[in-house]
Amino acid sequence: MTWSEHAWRSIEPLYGSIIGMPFIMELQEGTLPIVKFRFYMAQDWGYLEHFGRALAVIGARAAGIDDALAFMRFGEGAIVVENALHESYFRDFGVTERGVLEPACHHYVHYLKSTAALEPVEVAMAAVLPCFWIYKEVGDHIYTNQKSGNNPYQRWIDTYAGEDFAVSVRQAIQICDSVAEATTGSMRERMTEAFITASRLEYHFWDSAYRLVRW
Ligand SMILES: Cc1ncc(C[n+]2csc(CCO)c2C)c(N)n1
Repeated sequence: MTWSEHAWRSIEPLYGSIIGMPFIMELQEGTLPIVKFRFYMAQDWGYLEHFGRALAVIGARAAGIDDALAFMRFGEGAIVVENALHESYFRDFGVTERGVLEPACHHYVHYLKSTAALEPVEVAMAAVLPCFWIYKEVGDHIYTNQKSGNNPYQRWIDTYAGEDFAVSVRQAIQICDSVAEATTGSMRERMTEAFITASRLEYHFWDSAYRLVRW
């Protein structure tokens, strides 16, 4: 079994909880209250900048030049491409401010930044993988199961269910598998721990948006 298969198995129950969350189910049906989506978008805007910085640090620390380049490109993508989506959504939904990082987002970005800077680079790569992979699975899940043809959140869904995004996700998984294969069993365990922690933080990011949790 590859490291990524093992890692995904270890979060399967959590992934099941994610697709059952009211935030995700209502996003799928287009019934998610706009105030909750606005909160999510504003937090995600802040998240993306920090996430992009964490990816760039991982790129700088990667041993192979191809992996370094891939992570630098992911970092650029997080800031440029996703920001464009957010800015147009902000216009459409009338949100003018990004605001402060609320607890769930704050915790998640600082976990990623400290892991990117201070943990072995393999562990850092594993910590950012749920961000790619869970979004891909959730995007595909919503796309396949949605009923209404008139969903105000369709662009969000299409972004993560699309083939362009799938290419990045496959690449991120493949890099993690190759660094996992080249390292020790105990490092692979640390990678899995980081993968699980970041997956939990993805859950809390949506959960806090649904409950509008502020400081
Ligand atoms: C909390 C949170 N987690 C993951 C993503 C998805 N995402 C953000 S950047 C990126 C990769 C580079 O484009 C991906 C997959 C998100 N938007 N917000």
